[in-house]
Amino acid sequence: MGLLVNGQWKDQWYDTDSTNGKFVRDDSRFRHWLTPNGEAGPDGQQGFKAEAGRYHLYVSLACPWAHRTLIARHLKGLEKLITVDVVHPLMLDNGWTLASNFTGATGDSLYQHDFLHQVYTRAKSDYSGRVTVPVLWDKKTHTIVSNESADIIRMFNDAFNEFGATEGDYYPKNKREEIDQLNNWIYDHINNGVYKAGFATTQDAYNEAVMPLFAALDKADKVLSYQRFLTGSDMTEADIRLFTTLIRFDEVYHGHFKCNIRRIADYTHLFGYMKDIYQTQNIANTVNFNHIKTHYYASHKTINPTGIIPSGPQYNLDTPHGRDA
Ligand SMILES: N[C@@H](CCC(=O)N[C@@H](CS)C(=O)NCC(=O)O)C(=O)O
Repeated sequence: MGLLVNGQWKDQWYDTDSTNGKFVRDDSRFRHWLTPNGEAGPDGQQGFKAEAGRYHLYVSLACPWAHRTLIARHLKGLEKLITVDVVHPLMLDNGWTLASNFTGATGDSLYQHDFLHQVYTRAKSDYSGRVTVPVLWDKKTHTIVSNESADIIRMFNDAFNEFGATEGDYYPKNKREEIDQLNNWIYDHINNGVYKAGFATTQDAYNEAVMPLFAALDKADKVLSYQRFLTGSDMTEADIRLFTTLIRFDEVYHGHFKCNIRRIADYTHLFGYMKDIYQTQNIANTVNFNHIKTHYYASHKTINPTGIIPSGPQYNLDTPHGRDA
């Protein structure tokens, strides 16, 4: 675990000393937009033009943020248009590595780099900041378009519609306000909430994160007791974003991140909802529990010094979810 400082790799764990033991996530630094014709994106700057085969994703199958982009790529049928490399699940002294000696890890098919930080310095030689996945890469200009999953899934939603992307709008105009509100709330309390609990280094910081996390899960369970998805009968990006945390919850957050007041399996509606999404259009194929468990339990040595990976839980996520009723 480390970061780049003026293009130089520095091995260091998250600094929680200056924040009273609280984990504070850095903002993503590359926030450009991929648009149908290269017109400006929401940031107001010149966009990158959507083209078949031009863009590439670097992902970790363990990472909930990167997982969102794989689901969006899959649901929109962009597999033929956007290539993917998968990092090794262990993130140790050199950060994410592009080694292929683990099932499902691919190495770097573009530049044969050993480490993801080399991809960042290829884009910006004096880059300072964290080296995170996902990365949306432009093979034509050899640079990073974006390293922010929330933006990437939105680009995938509509940038490639003229290139034969699968129909489906996960950010429909009439629901944008509602989705934005849900996203903010889910990000703060749930997606990032598990990290705030898990990476806390004081009891107070942990308590401050874990209570709102479970209050938010309770609330989501209630909402899902009367409708199939968060905004009604159709899946939107808010559901994709919640799903990638839920699917990791009982496997890693419950034990490793000490989020153990309840399991997702204890929630009637959330558990069925999670299975519903898992079973939708082969989303199950984007879920890799081996990468997920190996990454968290064996990379975070400050939390789990032995690196032992627990064997449970052993759920069958293919059983009927009953949500269509
Ligand atoms: N805001 C980013 C967060 C991405 C992120 O934090 N990814 C984690 C993996 S789950 C990472 O690469 N962490 C490495 C680090 O923080 O050094 C996004 O949603 O894309």
